[in-house]
Amino acid sequence: MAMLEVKNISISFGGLKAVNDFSVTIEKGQLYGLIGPNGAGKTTVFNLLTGVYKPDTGTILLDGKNITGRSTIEINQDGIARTFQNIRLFKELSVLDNVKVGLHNHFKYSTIEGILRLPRYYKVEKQMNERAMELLKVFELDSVADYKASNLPYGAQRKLEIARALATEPKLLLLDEPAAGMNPNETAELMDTIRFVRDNFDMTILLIEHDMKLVSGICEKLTVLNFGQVLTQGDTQTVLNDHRVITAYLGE
Ligand SMILES: Nc1ncnc2c1ncn2[C@@H]1O[C@H](COP(=O)(O)OP(=O)(O)OP(=O)(O)O)[C@@H](O)[C@H]1O
Repeated sequence: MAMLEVKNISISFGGLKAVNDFSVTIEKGQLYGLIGPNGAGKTTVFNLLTGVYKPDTGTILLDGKNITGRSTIEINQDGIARTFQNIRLFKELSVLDNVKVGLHNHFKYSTIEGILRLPRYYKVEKQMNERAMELLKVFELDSVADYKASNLPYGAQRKLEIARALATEPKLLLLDEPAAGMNPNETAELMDTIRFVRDNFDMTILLIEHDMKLVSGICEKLTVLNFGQVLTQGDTQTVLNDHRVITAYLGE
């Protein structure tokens, strides 16, 4: 069974069909890219997958479960986590606390236990600290666990966002332009991180990206969107050599 099966979803804003009859199938463990020119509808697809928008038509199945029309919180609990084009960390919180925010899906104590600092509160907090530190180690951020998130360099903030998304223990990770604003060294390191996450967390990853070096370097399959519609989809090299894709990018 596919990890994600999207069938014919569409959404309009006023007269504009931002996403029109979009379908995609992503297998478990795949590293999949969604590309296309500016304004093609890529972020709107992410917003449909994560429940920010509800599709006018079509269905979305995650690991066989129909999640169409569910809320963002429900879909996160069902197993989709995302990062954003513009980094959205809790800038005033520590690096550690940013990851702990993501852990709250799986580690719970009641409000009363928290307010009264009952034994269970300390036990759960300890478990969360340990799990958060484990994740930070994976991303080589454990040594800066106490830093304010806003004090990290840009590349490290992106890694932290991915760590926080993974803390929710998703089945599917969506990355929206993870290399945006990165220099070539940071991008190369990010490519290693993404591969590492897929291999070591057994993760299925769908990413939006304009950086073709990253796309051709790590994505196994691609879907190209153009004016809200699928232009073509398939193996990365085949898609990137398709003259329609080249034309769409050059705007001829
Ligand atoms: N909430 C909204 N209301 C009205 N129009 C919207 C809304 N969200 C997106 N759009 C429009 O839908 C189209 C697709 O936008 P989207 O942001 O999904 O494109 P994109 O492929 O992610 O672009 P980019 O690569 O520039 O980030 C655009 O024309 C955009 O203006």
